[in-house]
Amino acid sequence: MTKAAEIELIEVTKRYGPALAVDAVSLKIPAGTYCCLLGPSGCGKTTTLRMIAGHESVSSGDIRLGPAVVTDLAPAKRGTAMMFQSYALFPHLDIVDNVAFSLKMAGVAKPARRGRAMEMLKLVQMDHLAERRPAQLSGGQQQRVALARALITDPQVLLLDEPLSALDPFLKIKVRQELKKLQLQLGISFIHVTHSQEEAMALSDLVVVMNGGRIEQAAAPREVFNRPSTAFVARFMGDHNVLAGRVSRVAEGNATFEVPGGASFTVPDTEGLEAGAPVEIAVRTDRIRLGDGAAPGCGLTGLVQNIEYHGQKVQVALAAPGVDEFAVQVPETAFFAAPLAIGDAVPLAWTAQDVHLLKPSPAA
Ligand SMILES: Nc1ncnc2c1ncn2[C@@H]1O[C@H](COP(=O)(O)OP(=O)(O)OP(=O)(O)O)[C@@H](O)[C@H]1O
Repeated sequence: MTKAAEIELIEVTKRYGPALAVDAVSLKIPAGTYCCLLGPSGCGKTTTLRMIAGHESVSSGDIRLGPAVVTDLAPAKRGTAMMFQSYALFPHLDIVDNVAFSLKMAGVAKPARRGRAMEMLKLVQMDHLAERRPAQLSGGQQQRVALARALITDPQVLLLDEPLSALDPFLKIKVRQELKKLQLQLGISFIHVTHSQEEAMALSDLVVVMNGGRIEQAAAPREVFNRPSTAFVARFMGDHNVLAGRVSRVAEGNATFEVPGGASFTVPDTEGLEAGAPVEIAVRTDRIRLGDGAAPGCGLTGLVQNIEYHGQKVQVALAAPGVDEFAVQVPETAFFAAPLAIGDAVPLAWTAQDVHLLKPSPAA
C-alpha cells in the first residue's frame, strides 16, 4: 500500500535561455491533498508540474517528496506518476497491456502485471472493456484507462495535466467528481493543472494561483475566493470588482478610500494604511445592493451599460467615474421585482466589511 507523502518545492526556478518560466516558487503540499495549479496560459503551471514529475529539469531549487530530495531523480524513481492531457495510450496495445506497460518495463512477469492491471481497471470501472484497443473507447473511457495506467506504479503523488480539457461539459463534471472520489479513496495527493477557476474550486483542498511564473496565492478555495491576495487573483477568480484608488484619510481602524472619479467610501484599515497611499480593493459582485439610497461613505452611482440573464442571477454591468468596470450580481427574483434598463443611473451600496484590501502582485 502506498504511503501518502508531503511534497515541497523550495525556490524552484526554470529558465529557458533568457526566459523565466518559473521564478523561485516555494510551496508545501501536505500528504493527501487535492491541489490545483491554476492560472492563465503561459503562467508556468505545466512547467511546474513537469518539474515535479521529472520530465523537465530544474534550473535551480529543490523538490522534496516525503523525506527524499527527488530533484535529480528519473521520473520513474520519484514516487510520482503523470497522466497526460492527450492520455498518450498505445494504439496497437489492448487496454490491459496499456495499463500494464510500466510493469513490463520494470520486468514484471506477464501474469502478474496483467493481474495488477485488471485491479487498476476495476478501480476506474473499466475492467469490462479490458480487451479493447484505445480507438474503440470514448474520450472519457480512454481517460480512465490513462488514470489506471498512471496509478499502477503506486505513486505517492499523481500529476494531472489538464485532465478534463478534452471532455464535453457534462462529462467534465462527471469525471471531475470521479477524480475527487478516487483521490479520497487512495489518500494520496493529486496535483492537477487547470485554466478553470470553477474546476479548481470544485476539486481542491489547496488552490495555487500562478501568474508570470510566480505564486500569487496558495490557500483553500474559500479563502482564495473570499480573500484574494492580489488584484490578479480577484480578477482571475471572477465575481469581484477591483477598484484602484488612494487612501485620503485614516482614523480609528477605518480608512477613507477615493477612486479617481471623486467617489469615496470607508474601508476597514486592517493593514496599517497611510494617507496618500495607492490601494486596490475588491468587492464581491453579489455583495452590492442596487438602488439603495446609499449610506454616506459606502458606495457609488453607476450607469447601467449591459444586463445579462444568467438564470439564478442577473449580471448588471455599470460604468462609474474613475472605475474601469463594475458588475453587480442580483438574484433573479430581486432583479425582476424592480427591473433596470440600460442607461438607468443607479446608486450602489455595500458595507465596509465587504471591502477587501488587495496587496501588490509578486509578479509585478
Ligand atoms: N520548451 C520550452 N522552451 C522555451 N520556452 C518554454 C518552453 N516550455 C515553456 N516555455 C515558456 O515558459 C512559460 C511557461 O509555460 P507553461 O507551459 O509552463 O505555462 P502554462 O501555464 O502551463 O500554460 P498553458 O496553460 O498554455 O499550458 C511560457 O512563457 C512558455 O512559452
